[in-house]
Amino acid sequence: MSRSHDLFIAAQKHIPGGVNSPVRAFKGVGGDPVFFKAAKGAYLTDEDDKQYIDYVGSWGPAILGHAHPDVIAAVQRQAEFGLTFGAPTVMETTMADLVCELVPSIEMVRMVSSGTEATMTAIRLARGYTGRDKIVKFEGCYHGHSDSLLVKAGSGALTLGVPSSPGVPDSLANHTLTLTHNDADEVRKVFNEIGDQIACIIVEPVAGNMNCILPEPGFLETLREVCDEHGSVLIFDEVMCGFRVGLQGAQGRYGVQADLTTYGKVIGGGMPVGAFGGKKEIMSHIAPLGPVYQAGTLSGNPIAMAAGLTTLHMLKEPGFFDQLEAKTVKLVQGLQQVADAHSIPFTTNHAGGMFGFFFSEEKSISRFAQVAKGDMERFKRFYHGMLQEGIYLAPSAYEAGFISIMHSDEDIAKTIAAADKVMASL
Ligand SMILES: Cc1ncc(COP(=O)(O)O)c(C=O)c1O
Ligand SMILES: N[C@H](C=O)CCC(=O)O
Repeated sequence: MSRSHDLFIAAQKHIPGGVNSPVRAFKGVGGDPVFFKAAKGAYLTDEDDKQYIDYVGSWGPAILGHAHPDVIAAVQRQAEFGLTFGAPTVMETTMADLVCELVPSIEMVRMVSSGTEATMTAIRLARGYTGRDKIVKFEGCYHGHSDSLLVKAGSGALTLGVPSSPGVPDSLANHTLTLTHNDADEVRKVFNEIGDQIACIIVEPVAGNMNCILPEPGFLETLREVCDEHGSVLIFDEVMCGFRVGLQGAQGRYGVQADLTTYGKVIGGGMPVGAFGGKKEIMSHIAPLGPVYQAGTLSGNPIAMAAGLTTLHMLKEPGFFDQLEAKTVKLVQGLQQVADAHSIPFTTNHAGGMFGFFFSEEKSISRFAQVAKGDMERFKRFYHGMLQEGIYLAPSAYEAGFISIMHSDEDIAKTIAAADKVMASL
């Protein structure tokens, strides 16, 4: 028996389900979650001292690998000056200036403490700005756990089979229209009928909470068009794909600009951070400039700003994203080759440092319904085989994978060799 097994039993006494976020409980793959005690570069070390090559990266933030020396030094330096002031700091302005410099659609930005806060506030802002209540989201996208957005959600909600959570009043959920992701015709139809009642569309422009799903050509462009035609706000939830699929995130990669953009994960460099920003005209409605209220005791926390700024500066280095994407391509191509060699129906998606793989007969996967039809039992067997071989993947077929700049050719080769061994027994 592993130490993780004992620790998981102990954790369940006073923590609901033994975890502080449901997807960590391994319900998507069965068995006990692994308890980790250290993370460095591309590796995790568990409580039994076993080392893993990590493709979760704390669900996205660890783009520089874990505990990058420059990030740790910045955090340590800042900690000496104080952990939190609850008052303005220069670093918050530096962060806002940098985000506005990097992402052309953003003229103003507000820092918060999580992705959930960022999307929740962006929705409130869109409603306050337009004076409309209805919002459009897409099945399988996950935007954090605020009430309006926990309707047909992805990620852990999907893994647990509760995409629409009890506790969300019908009166609120009724304002959330959930459409089929990547179906531009359905979006047009709904907007033709009730576009003048819709405050906003929120979308993961590269979706990572129903595995990794890329936008079909024309889908994001259609969202932009209908929002322009009907005076609705287009929100790109780039909490996961922002500063992950490219320096300008999905909007840089696909050439479609959002009105509001939300961030989290990478922008905090491993500390608890979120942000939302966009057009000055809309952002001016946020308190204290405008009447839409939002606040946070730890918003713009100095330690988090230090970690985030150091990370973003490193992403600006020429060639960073080319290098990162080359690693992703090497990994997914290698996995595809071994699956083909074992005659296992398999396909992959990727963008920048994000990837997904599917045990599926379908050659190309771009819809949630296709993901849901994948061979989940084979995924589970593969998952546990890889875990045994020291490869840590996301413990659910509805989550994307993440690579870091610290993953070496050797790490990727080891991962592919492990997949070869595991697939031989699938
Ligand atoms: C696209 C997206 N939006 C929002 C969130 C919520 O962020 P957080 O978990 O930091 O609240 C997440 C991740 O959880 C996410 O992947
Ligand atoms: N898919 C989620 C975020 O991106 C996973 C993180 C969590 O819910 O704990």
